[in-house]
Amino acid sequence: MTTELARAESLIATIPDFPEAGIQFRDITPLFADGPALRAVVDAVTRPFAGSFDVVAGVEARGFLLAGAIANAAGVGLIPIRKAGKLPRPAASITYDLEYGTDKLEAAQDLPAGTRVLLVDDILATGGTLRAGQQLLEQLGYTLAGTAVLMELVDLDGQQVAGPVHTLFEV
Ligand SMILES: O=P(O)(O)OC[C@H]1O[C@H](OP(=O)(O)OP(=O)(O)O)[C@H](O)[C@@H]1O
Ligand SMILES: Nc1ncnc2[nH]cnc12
Repeated sequence: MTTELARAESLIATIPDFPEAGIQFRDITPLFADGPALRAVVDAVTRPFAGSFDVVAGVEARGFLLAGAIANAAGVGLIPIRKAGKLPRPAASITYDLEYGTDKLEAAQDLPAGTRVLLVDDILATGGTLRAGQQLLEQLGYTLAGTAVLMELVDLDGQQVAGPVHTLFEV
């Protein structure tokens, strides 16, 4: 790992008992606030998929931050995968389990079937969110170019649910 990536990793804070007792919350906001760290992680998340995707999809809300930065750096567009009830024209939806609770994701159909999509999010925990995102993209007829995150919580074994997921940092 480069020095810049190691520094970026060191900026992720661990907050005990948020949003509920027993959860060690990994807070990426200090990393996103740091320009060189953000650039380093955007480059490293994208590198294995260079040239193999037409568009980036990000999962609301934290996934939007990474997806927007990657899309801009790669010069491609962005598909927002949103929590239920936010999109005026949802074309696909799916309910899924989280490390804490359940949620529902939706996406619009703004691109043709067969479009190659790189799916990104900040954290891989149980894998439920990214699996749901993959299934949503499949419902829309898109081709999954790959799935990538900043950080994987390895004890939760999300790779079994949503793998293979390219991850920069493991904890
Ligand atoms: O692998 P999983 O167990 O599914 O968990 C990972 C998901 O949990 C968090 O999102 P959250 O739903 O808390 O929403 P947020 O991005 O709006 O904070 C995180 O940003 C991932 O999307
Ligand atoms: N422990 C955790 N920290 C931050 N985001 C998460 N999403 C799911 N689990 C999480």
